[in-house]
Amino acid sequence: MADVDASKVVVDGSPDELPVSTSSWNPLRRAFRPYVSFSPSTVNASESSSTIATLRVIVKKPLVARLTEGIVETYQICNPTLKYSEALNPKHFLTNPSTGVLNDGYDNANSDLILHVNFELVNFERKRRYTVKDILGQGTFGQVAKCWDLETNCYVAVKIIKNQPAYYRQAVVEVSILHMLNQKFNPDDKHHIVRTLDYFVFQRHLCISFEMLGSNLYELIKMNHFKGFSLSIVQMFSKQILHALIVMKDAGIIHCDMKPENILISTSVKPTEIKVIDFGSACMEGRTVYSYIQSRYYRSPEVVLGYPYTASIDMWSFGCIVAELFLGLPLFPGASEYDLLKRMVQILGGQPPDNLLRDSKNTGKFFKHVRSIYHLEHDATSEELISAYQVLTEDEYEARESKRPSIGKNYFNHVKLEDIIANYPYRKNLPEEEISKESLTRLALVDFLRGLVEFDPGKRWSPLQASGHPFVTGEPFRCPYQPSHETPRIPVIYTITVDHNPGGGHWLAAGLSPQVSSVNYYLSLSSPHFQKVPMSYGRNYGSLGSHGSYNDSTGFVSSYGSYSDINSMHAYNSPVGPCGFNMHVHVGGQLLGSSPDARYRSQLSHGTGFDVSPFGGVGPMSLGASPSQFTPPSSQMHFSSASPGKHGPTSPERSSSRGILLGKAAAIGQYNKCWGYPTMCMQPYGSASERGPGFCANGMSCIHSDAQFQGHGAHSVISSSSHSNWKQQMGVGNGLSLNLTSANQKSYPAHSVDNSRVVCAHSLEIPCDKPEGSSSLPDPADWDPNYSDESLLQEDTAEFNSLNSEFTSCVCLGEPSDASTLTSKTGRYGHGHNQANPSSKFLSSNESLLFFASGGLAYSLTESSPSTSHDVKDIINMARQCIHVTTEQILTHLPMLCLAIVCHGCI
Ligand SMILES: Nc1ncnc2c1ncn2[C@@H]1O[C@H](COP(=O)(O)OP(=O)(O)OP(=O)(O)O)[C@@H](O)[C@H]1O
Repeated sequence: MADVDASKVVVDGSPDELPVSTSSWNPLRRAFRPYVSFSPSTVNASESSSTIATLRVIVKKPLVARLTEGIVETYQICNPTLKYSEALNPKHFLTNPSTGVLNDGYDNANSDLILHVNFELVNFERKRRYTVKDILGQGTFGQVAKCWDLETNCYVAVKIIKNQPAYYRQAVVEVSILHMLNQKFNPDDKHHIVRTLDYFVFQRHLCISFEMLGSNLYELIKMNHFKGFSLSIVQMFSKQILHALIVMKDAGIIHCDMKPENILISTSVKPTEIKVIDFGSACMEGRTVYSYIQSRYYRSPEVVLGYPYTASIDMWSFGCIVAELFLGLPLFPGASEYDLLKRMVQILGGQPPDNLLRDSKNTGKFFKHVRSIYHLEHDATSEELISAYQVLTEDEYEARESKRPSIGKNYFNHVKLEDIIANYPYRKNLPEEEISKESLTRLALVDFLRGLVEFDPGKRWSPLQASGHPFVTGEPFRCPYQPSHETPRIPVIYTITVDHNPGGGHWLAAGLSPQVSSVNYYLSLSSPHFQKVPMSYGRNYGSLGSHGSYNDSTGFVSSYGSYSDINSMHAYNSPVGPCGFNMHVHVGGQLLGSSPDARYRSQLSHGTGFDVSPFGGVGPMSLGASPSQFTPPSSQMHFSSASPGKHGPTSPERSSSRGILLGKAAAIGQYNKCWGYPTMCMQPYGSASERGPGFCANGMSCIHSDAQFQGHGAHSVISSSSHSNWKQQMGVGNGLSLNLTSANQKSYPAHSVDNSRVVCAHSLEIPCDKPEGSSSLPDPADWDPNYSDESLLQEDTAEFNSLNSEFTSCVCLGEPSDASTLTSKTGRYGHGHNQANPSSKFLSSNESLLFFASGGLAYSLTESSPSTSHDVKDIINMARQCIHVTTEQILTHLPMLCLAIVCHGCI
């Protein structure tokens, strides 16, 4: 903001009164005037009042602005022949490094588009130009640039995604999720979620334009010298974040990266508003894939422990954010996951419940057994269940993991949450009565936090429950808050599926034009990574016909079909546009045929092209294929193992062959998400015409349908929608009958830690002189907000490989589904791969799968555009681009590529 120099006033006089210089230099009359001094004491009253009436304030601009504004005009006055052109200026690079090494020199070595001031980003489809002015942030997925939108004459923030398939795909998911949130759930922009304005591909980079926002909450805390905000501000921000969380929960979206850095102040509105940004890690509830998510300080215990997670992980992060807003420091600044867990246990008292620990993948990394996990013991005095688990000591951890865990500093002078909050210093000079008032609000805050940073995700409050807390509503806090019971419901009411399938899918489905609903544009040729495929490929997904939408050969206008079954209406936006990405919005009911997590799908479906893809655009298609094959939503909570064929993936029989993993998988598919792979599941039950040519038409899936089901199940291991349900179902698959749901199981008090909730009687101590956290003010360099970045796109390898091997097995045309054969086949590609050694001859199974898939894609491209006369070399190159393999690897896997081509040719 320009500062006002109130001391510098001039008397507004008529120019005529000003002396005219008689020298050769003739200054501008209004710019230069003689100084007229005046002093109130030296002028009489009437003079003074008339003078004051003509006083005006000079707004002093920054010096640089004053010296340079209009300098071109000034120079041109000096030298009328001067022809200034901005284009001739040396480039002021904004991207670092700025050496172009990739993408014909457009990208640097990190696959970031090299930006400089006044660089133009262009949406050619909509003829919209954005002039880059500055860099706002650099993140995992690319850069965010401050741009001038030449159409609206406003600044916007454009996120320019790295030119790499994995990032690209994930960004597509981000666009689709934001689109859904904006359009369906937040059309009036009242729920504190950032708005997308445009998206397009420029120089092989997906660009997403957002409304321009201001500083993030971390920056605000930092500006405040890591001192917390007043409780009224914390309350205001909490309320707004909860708004966003309620909407996300309703939409079935898990943000997966809630942290102060991802909450920005909106500069355009008064009073101050905040908005949640960065849906780059978000996923659909019930279709979680990644196990390594959330930034460390805000990571929930179930994610650390590797337990199936739900939207309640965002509530944990939210609790951490609220505490940090008040304290100015992160509540759990764990330097490692071990440190993080230790801090949680110490600060909160207690530990995750045994049922969670029993079924988490990483429990053994952090906990040891101290008694039998199957013989539950009660504490003699408290009647509470005694936990069978105990956190490892640092030495024990080191012994197990062969490395000492990193342990961070302690910033608080107290250990327990109640004490940390109560003893946080009060603002100086606060009157006594204000202190006692605030102490009550602090009690409310502790109670609020207790409901959020609750170890048991089943007991953790939902956003709606939390929003009724007196801390948020401002009602007087009298006793621990008991939220009203929330009816368990289908987690995904509105659902999108994101199909990245060039063969059958299409770009951003009908209406996926952010906030330009009337302009139904699509991104033709907009996917640099997934090439355009003619509409005719849609026929591969025969059931689409049922929606009556894919028949539209012109395709560029949104057609809207609907499908209804007994209990629900599945509105279905048919995809339009020719390439790779569908968004299907299912309103009012669960998407039974939904495909798995989009990110997972995206890993595998690209270019599969031969319709055995368990992912490729099949979820919604399955709905159209044969409605009768779907469990009506009313049966959502139950698995009918009695109809294994109909409910294929849920069959315990199928799953048992895979052991516990699949047992869980089968069971937790309570919402039948596995039906997202209907090519296999449904094949035996629909006629060829019903299924359409894309459905098992090649027969290969029939041979290995069991394996397919298992593969789906394996995937679903991590798509549990609620751990309690998952628990319940687990017995189905593994033969254990562990009837321990979070609802009926108490949490266990940790050894020697008090797990009691705060009660009103809790007395607040008067602040100590030494502020909490002042013992050693944290160095922001200690912060590691981007902890999850490096691994954000890592899949849960166990599930991925399991699915992968199943998938690979399914493309073994005509071969028996003998497990050993399959193992040896997939095993071959599973060994020897070393990412650090690109010259490695072998591909990992993931890569070989992609390689295989890309072969199919390449072939379909060749077929679809014969005029471009691709030869085998092109195909190999295309396949190669898909996974960046070396020539040696290609040669090693050439037979596989050929097989892919043959497979595709068979369809
Ligand atoms: N709409 C916006 N307005 C202003 N600044 C923004 C906006 N969106 C993002 N930014 C800035 O860009 C940074 C990176 O954005 P974003 O978090 O979406 O990208 P990312 O690659 O996912 O980052 P990260 O790796 O930190 O998760 C943000 O921290 C913020 O400073």
